[in-house]
Amino acid sequence: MSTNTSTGAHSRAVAAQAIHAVLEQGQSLTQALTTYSEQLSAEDKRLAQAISYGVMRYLPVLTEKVSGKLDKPLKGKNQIIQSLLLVGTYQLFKLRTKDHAAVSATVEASKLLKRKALSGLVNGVLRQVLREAPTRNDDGERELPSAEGGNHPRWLREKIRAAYGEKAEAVFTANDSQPPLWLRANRRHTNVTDYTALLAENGIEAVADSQASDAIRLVKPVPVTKLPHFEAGWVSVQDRSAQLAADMVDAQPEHRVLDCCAAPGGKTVHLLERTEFQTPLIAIDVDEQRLERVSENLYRADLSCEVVCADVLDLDSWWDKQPFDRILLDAPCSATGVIRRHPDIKWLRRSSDIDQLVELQQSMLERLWPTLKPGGQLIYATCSILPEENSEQISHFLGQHSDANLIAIEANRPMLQLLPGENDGDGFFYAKIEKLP
Ligand SMILES: C[S@@+](CC[C@H](N)C(=O)[O-])C[C@H]1O[C@@H](n2cnc3c(N)ncnc32)[C@H](O)[C@@H]1O
Repeated sequence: MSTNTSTGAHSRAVAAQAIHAVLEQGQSLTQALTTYSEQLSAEDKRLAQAISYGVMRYLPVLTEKVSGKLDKPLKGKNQIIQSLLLVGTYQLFKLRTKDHAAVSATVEASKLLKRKALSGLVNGVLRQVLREAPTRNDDGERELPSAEGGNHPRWLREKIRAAYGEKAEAVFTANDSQPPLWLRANRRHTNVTDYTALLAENGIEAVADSQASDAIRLVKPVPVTKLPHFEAGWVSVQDRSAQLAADMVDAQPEHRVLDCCAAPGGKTVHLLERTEFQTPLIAIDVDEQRLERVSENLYRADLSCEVVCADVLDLDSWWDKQPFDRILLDAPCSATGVIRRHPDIKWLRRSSDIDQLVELQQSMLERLWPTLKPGGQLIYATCSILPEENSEQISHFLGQHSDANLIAIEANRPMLQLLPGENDGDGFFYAKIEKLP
């Protein structure tokens, strides 16, 4: 879409298209934004992204506000206007754009979406939203009340409440908030202390994490192009909770290491940055397209390993019968720990997906166990916060394998379940299982 007439209308039209693709076609928001924002300027892209992520965070309350003002639901080709109204309503609450400019950019967007006949409706609904809206606070935003039942689908809300009781509210709040930007310092070029100082010299305020040994949090996010030596691989973007994987694996140069379910390669590259392996690390994933990202990430960091496209369950297709000292199984999961980064997950996942994921994770654990050397360690990780994928999965596995021994991660936490927002990180789970000789 051309940006020649840009008044922000193009960003709003793209945001509406992306939201429509998530809600009506089940696409991920990242994928939809990539498709629709190809021709936007970098600035318009950022705006489309900020708006569409915001709409995904607050979908129920925005839907309540919009639907109450329509005589009848918008159907068929006009459904895209429902998404545009969500965009318009979100910006009136959460963006600092002047109200009249925001309304007129959204009306303009309805024309770009070839729904000129509905531009009057868009104008009317947004003006009504505005009349009922509270005044802006000191930050220039308007308070968005919680929808009845909050901003999560019911099944997920109930699962989180059942698992975490009174801590559940903090999880919901963290999921609704914008996450910080975390960097991982590449030990081959720098370290946390030196790079934090380098950032300060460049006017970027940052703090080191107390636990994840290579993690740096930016006090305010900046585009990666502003980060010193980013292109040369001095740092990568990766949440601090995900960075703990390399600490858990604790690989030594002589170890034969399997990074299982490796794409897009964040943890693969981290493992390679820290250790020069005598035998190449093997990174496996079933998704060929996602594996291209592994290769890109390796290239930027100027590192290499054996990248294999295979279904991990099909051992005969990839395993040469040489056992591993370390296996990192970063299993496919509900991703319920990273909702603050991918709020579309809330609307894409179904309750029924969870049972299927639990089954797949269990099969992966079972298939991989014989490939681990006696005395070796398997690190099971997910970015889920649901016990059935995590502690219950591991307890079940331990119950089935007398040669499996859980190594406690911390004195009082045999398995590590991090909740979103804990230490400013994503929700993540780790368990370390040793194979008894
Ligand atoms: C949580 S992501 C991995 C993230 C990655 N470890 C990182 O740090 O960048 C899970 C991955 O599992 C892969 N996957 C799912 N089923 C698989 C299978 N049967 N065999 C191999 N990989 C699989 C997916 O393609 C996806 O890339």
